[in-house]
Amino acid sequence: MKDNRPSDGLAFRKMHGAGNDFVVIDSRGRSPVTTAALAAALGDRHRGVGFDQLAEIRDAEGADFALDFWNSDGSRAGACGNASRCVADHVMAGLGRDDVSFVTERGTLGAVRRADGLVSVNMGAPILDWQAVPLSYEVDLMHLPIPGDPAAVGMGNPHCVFFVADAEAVDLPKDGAAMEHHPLFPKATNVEYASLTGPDRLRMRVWERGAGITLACGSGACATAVAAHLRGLTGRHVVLDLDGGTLEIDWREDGVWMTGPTAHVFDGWLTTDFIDAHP
Ligand SMILES: N[C@@H](CCC[C@H](N)C(=O)O)C(=O)O
Repeated sequence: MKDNRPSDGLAFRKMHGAGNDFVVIDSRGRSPVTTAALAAALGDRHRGVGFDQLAEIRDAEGADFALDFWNSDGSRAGACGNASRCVADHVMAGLGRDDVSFVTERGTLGAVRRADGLVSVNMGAPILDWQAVPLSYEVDLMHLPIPGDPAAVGMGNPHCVFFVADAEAVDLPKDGAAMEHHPLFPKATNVEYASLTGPDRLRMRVWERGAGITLACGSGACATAVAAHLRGLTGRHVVLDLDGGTLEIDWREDGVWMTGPTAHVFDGWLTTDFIDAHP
């Protein structure tokens, strides 16, 4: 096939993990390019490429790479589990290895490719301190003073987890959007609705901060599993069925491991004009 790429511009990779979709920009070896304006313009599903999150790979000292995350509205995200798994898959393939370490706002994390081809990421220890989630004031994190009795868990980003009888019945556009900017969460929050469907199995739907409804949220699945265990609903190893697929969470001594599928959808090329128009 003829290569129609212009001589200038920027390559990107479109990936998804359980339907949580990403644009990945690899800036190793050069200066990072992503601005809030570029992320918001690229994240527009009509006038840009469209994604739930943008992940930019940077060089790192003492790790294989560093990762920065943006939501589709141009805001920054401190963590993104599914993008971490997708990027780890891409970097592991390039290095010819089955493990990588990478630096995020949370510090250094690790990922491995399992024998079954699924990619696992260690998302680190859950944050169970109200100031670090962050919340606006001290409360019992497992029982927030909010109708519906949700729990709060930080995974490098804030999560508000509701345990409901039937996650399918939740009015996600209305309830999720209303909760995202609840005053208890000074930096807004991701919102999960989960129902127990079997022993150590949950059905979960998510409204993401800065992105709205997504088909899956890895850090949200971790937060939900942690809250489910701390509220006595499950063990530490939980399977979650999300709109876009299944994720497996294992809360171990060394952190919360999240395992699932990754997919490379296509490669694209951003024009210099598009990049320059969004400084
Ligand atoms: N989809 C992600 C989480 C994305 C970050 C979030 N919207 C935020 O603002 O914190 C995941 O897989 O973890």
